[in-house]
Amino acid sequence: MIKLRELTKRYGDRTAVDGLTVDIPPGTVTGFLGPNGSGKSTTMRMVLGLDRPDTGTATVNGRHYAGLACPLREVGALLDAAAVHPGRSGARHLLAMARSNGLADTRVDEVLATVGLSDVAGKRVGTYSLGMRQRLGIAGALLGDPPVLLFDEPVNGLDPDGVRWVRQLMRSLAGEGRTVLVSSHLMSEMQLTADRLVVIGRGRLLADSTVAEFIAANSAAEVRVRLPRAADREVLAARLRAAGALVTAHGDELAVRGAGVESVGEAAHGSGVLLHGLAEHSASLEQAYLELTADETEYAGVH
Ligand SMILES: Nc1ncnc2c1ncn2[C@@H]1O[C@H](COP(=O)(O)OP(=O)(O)OP(=O)(O)O)[C@@H](O)[C@H]1O
Repeated sequence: MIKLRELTKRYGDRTAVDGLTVDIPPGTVTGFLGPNGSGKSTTMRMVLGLDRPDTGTATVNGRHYAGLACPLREVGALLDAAAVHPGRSGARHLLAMARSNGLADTRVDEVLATVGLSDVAGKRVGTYSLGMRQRLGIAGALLGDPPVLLFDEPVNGLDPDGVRWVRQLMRSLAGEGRTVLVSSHLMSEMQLTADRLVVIGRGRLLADSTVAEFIAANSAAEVRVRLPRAADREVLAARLRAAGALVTAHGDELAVRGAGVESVGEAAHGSGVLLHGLAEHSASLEQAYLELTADETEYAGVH
């Protein structure tokens, strides 16, 4: 369990994390989302004792990072996969980590096998691809077999096979009862990987819920109706608008908000129009996320 209480961090006059209070429970994958610069990495760094909060607390299993007797056994993290000496082999890098944390040397071969790097363990990290470095970073996080794991953008640079592998790893780590907090900008991937979401914007908590609750709360449900005849589309759209619905046209389809599938079907029947399709359309996590964070981005694009 990770507990944040009124966690706040300022850099000069910029507040990177602003009174964040949230629990990250065990046995689940929690997706940590937010626009660029919203404070995700700073939050993770404070959990790991790499940054000191100005006010508030971050604890891992009830204790501050600095108070953990053997930190790698309590919490593992992948923050920056590039932060490895390029002249060392993957195996030596992990061995140094294991020895300085009082962990058995045998863990090195175990985690190398887990992440699929056994064959290249003796090669210099400087020769590794981005994806191999990500795997090595994940191996480092797993080294102490910790109950709490933090991953900052773990699928960065991975090919689709690697992305799927990370997804399965996260799910199985949570399935073993561990606390898994993972940040990502890949919404479709988060929708597949995470059980819960913590969303922040400008350092503040915007949402803390299950993925399904988040989508339901942050996107309007839509009904899509397909009508092959343009005249029919106009008739139905006018009737639905008169009843207060919001209707937009996309090719031969109408997208209807503010009316359920039953009432759209009844309106179509009442208007005598020909339908080729009528369905409820649930929003994706990406749509819901974009709606929630529209006002929170530091560097919004011009549309
Ligand atoms: N060491 C630092 N010194 C000054 N400002 C910093 C420092 N670290 C972070 N910041 C600022 O704090 C804010 C939060 O940054 P942070 O890296 O935590 O965001 P993030 O959500 O992880 O972003 P991204 O998705 O781009 O990785 C940003 O405005 C950033 O510029």
